[in-house]
Amino acid sequence: MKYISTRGNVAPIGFIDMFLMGLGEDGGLIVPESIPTVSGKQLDQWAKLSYQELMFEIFSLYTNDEIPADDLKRLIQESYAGFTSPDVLPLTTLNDSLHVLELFHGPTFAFKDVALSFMGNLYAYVAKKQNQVINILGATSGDTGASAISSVRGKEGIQICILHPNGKVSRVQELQMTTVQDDNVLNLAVNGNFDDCQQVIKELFADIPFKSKYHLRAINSINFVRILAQSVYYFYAYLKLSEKARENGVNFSIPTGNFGNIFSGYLAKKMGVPIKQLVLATNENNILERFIREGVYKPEGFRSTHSPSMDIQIASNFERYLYYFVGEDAVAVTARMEKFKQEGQLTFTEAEVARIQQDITAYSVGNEECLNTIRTYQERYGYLLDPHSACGIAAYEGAGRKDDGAFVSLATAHPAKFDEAIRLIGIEQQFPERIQELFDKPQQQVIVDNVKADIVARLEGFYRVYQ
Ligand SMILES: N[C@@H](CCOP(=O)(O)O)C(=O)O
Repeated sequence: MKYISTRGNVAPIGFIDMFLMGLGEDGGLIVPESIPTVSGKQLDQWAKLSYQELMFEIFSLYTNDEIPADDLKRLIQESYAGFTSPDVLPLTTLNDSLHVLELFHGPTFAFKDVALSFMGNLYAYVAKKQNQVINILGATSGDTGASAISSVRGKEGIQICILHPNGKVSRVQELQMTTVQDDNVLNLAVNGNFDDCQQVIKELFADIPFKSKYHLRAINSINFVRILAQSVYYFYAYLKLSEKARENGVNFSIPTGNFGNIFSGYLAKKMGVPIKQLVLATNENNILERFIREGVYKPEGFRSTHSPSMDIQIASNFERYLYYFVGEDAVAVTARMEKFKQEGQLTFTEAEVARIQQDITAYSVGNEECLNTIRTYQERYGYLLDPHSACGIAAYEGAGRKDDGAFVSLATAHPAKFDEAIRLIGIEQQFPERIQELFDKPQQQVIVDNVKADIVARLEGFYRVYQ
């Protein structure tokens, strides 16, 4: 298995090189040269596997034996040892057709832990094996940053800098990042929004002399390993459902901001998981919904919502989807992405929109609808949703429910991370101890303006460099 770029100008590389490259050096996103498929028979055989065993099988299709099997198994075991549920990701059934896959039982109470707990260990493994210094650079709207920091804090040979939008993440998200005192962690709180943070890091990853000098590594979903690790839970959820539940097909409702969570589902489907519908749930920052419903991919005014992790306009993995949409034609992707850069928007024909809608259904959730969904599900099922997971459920209610198949709605975070929203509907929740204790810890962060040169100066003062 080799990996190439959606823009066609990266010579095929192996698994570890792909992991280390993160963003393609030609500015594209890395994808496998061809996606391996899994037969129905193979899937059936995987039904009895634990989450960790399943992940091992799926990763083995991609790693080219570059990581010896015993090492890969150990890395996976260690990555989920800190999850509080014995199932790693429990599947809760709410009614005959609706199941909630809880992805938030990891160290920072968000779905990002599923991939990043593993990626942190993988970076430490590569750092040791190849005697490399790893300088991680990431942008976050709240959850990725906390999870990435947690996965590498204090680890030998690794430095991590995370940019987050100052004042635009929840209080708990901010504390999870900024109360970490390890020397290998730098938090930059940027006076701007998430798109500003992501823009800066993408420019730095595309600046090859800078990237090489500092050996910059990615933890965001631009890194294909993130996508692959997230695709595992689609297999897992599908296999956990009973045959009866699966008889009319299985659909997923997926809160997504950077298009990574849903693209992982798209990958799982391409690999052979029999998924009927992928329903994309977004908030008032609805560029992805407009793309899918109207065929217009165009950022519009940024809005702060109750689900800040999805307050995103430009979605990284849009380009990966585009690549498959245009038939894996890197020239066509490059032309469209160039057009987007020049004109600030892309438009798709009616026939193309019809094709997109065969892949993905979209639904955007307003602030009021989000709160109403939390309230209704608390009253109806005694189940407290966080605002992002509520968007997923609202999309199931609004766009998916008509389907006669089963629905798996992804619960992407614990409600305690977003108490600001939960309080608005008059619910007082008890925080898990690991969250409660954050409020007594001192914070450490550097506030910077959204000026690339200032951010670069901070990075240069922080990262270790190769001699
Ligand atoms: N929602 C994310 C934004 C970054 O997305 P990623 O999937 O590319 O890491 C966050 O919480 O930071």
